[in-house]
Amino acid sequence: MNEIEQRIAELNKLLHEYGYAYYVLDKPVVEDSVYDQLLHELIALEEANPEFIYPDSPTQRVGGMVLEGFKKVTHETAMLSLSNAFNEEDLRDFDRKIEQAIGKNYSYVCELKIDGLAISLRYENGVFVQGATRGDGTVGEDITANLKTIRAIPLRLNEPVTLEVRGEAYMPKKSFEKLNERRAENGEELFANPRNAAAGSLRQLDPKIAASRNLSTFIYAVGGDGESYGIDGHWEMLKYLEELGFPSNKEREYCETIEDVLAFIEKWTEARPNLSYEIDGIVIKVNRYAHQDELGFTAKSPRWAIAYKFPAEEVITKLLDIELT
Ligand SMILES: NC(=O)c1c(N)nc(OC2CCCC2)nc1O[C@@H]1CCC[C@@H]1O
Repeated sequence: MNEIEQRIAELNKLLHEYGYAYYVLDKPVVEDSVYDQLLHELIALEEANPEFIYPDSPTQRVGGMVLEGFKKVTHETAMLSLSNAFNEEDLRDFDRKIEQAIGKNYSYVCELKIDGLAISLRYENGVFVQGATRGDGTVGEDITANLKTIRAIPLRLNEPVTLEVRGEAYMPKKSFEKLNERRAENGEELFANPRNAAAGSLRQLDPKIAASRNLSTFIYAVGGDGESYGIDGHWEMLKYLEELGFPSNKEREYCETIEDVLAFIEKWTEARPNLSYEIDGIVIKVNRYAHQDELGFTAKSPRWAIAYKFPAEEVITKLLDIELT
């Protein structure tokens, strides 16, 4: 390898490590200025030596082409939705039904329900090859070019595995506020909430626009059955996804009983405003895959999971108004 090729390899390695720490672990290891300086050095070296451009180089995240439209993608395994619970009684009903079906020795995983849009990412031998929206659960849109601009999405995994994962793409609250400030200054229509802003950004035909929207993601499942990875439940699966290099939400908890679930919900009802991203509820999943298989699915959602939804904001202000007047 000549010294230019060596420097390009070294810059790819450094920028991958720094980018992983910043965007996936949310724990920067260098100043932004250092990252930018190295990135510009890599851009210059790649321009002068295009034969040494790595497919997973950070410079390859923002494609040049503006698309005509989005291709349709049929998901290998359907992307399910979640049935909802709105209060403690709904949650205890959910728990009772599970106990009736599979007996007492089960536990839950509780996760924050990220208020973004569901995405599916496909990797072949560890390389990101295609990403799509959920669509109707069976057919979504190919938004690979836009998803590549999300720096939390690894272009190459730590293992050369071929798999499909699911997650939620979202826009952090601060990015949403700054975007709407800019749009107000330009007399443009404002986005109603971060979910719409994220969806609108990923529907852009020009990847440069998506790249400017500072989107992120949390990955929470593999497509297909988890057992085929030799993993016995969801809690282990989330750890495996992190080992592969995916960002997953760290606020999750392993809950032995429905009481623990209710305590988790209590905690995050309180702490929700302190999060840097919007959540619209809590997702509760039976942990063991063997139990999930026993419980199965309804037409559109699993019997082994439920989404507890926070009361909508306006309901709270109405209640407050009544009390205050
Ligand atoms: N929005 C989320 O944070 C979230 C989550 N943490 N976990 C799941 O689990 C899937 C897998 C089984 C059925 C739903 N789904 C989520 O969001 C879903 C995607 C489609 C509808 C819900 O928003």
